[in-house]
Amino acid sequence: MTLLRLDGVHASYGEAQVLHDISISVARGERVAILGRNGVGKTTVVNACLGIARLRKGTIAFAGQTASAIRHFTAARAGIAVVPQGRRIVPGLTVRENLLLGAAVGRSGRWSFETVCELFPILRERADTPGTAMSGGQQQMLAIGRALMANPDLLVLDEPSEGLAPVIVDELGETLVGLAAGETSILLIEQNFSLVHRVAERYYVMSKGAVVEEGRLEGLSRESLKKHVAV
Ligand SMILES: Nc1ncnc2c1ncn2[C@@H]1O[C@H](COP(=O)(O)OP(=O)(O)OP(=O)(O)O)[C@@H](O)[C@H]1O
Repeated sequence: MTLLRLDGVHASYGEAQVLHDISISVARGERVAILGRNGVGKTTVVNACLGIARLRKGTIAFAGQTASAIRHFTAARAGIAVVPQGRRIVPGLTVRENLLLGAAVGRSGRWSFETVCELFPILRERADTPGTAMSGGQQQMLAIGRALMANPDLLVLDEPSEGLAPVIVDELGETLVGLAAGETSILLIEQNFSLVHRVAERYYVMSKGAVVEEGRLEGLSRESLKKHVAV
């Protein structure tokens, strides 16, 4: 069953149109990647879903609701949680407090402080230290844990591998595959081919605000991507 569907989406910031006729879907429990170089509009796909970029044409539907009903402040309540680029750990708050922010939306499900700490034990060990005092990899776990605390149906990750050592990226890949096995759909925005390869079942490649290639991961080679993505 389709969870998220964008059909013929044109989206803009003010007068500047960024997305041109984008059609993308994510099924329940599916792991989908959006690839493409810097500035091609990957984050804007998410921003269009959240009502941050303006939908000029086309439709966006999530779990049977049209996008006009989903706005930034209600997306988490509708079941979309975003792990933003750069992680955005809130300075001055402890690890525990950062996690609890994610739960503020009030959706129930399998994720709580306890279950998130079972997934990422370091978050329990560091629960009372400032979130921003942790390493990059640990902050990424915190950002993912915070998003899970909202018990989302769709977890969107915007360049989660940025700044992480390859071994940490491999661990992250395993975690994300495990989450989808638990029925959380994954939309992974990435330039790191090896993470995409490990996690995604289907992919879309974007260039200049449009989808220029799509398919199943088995059909995606490093060579075919070189012209669109940093590998
Ligand atoms: N809030 C905004 N207001 C105006 N223009 C924006 C805004 N956010 C992004 N843009 C512009 O939209 C275009 C697409 O940006 P977007 O962030 O979606 O790309 P991206 O593929 O996610 O790249 P990156 O990996 O660098 O984040 C860029 O030209 C960018 O400058």
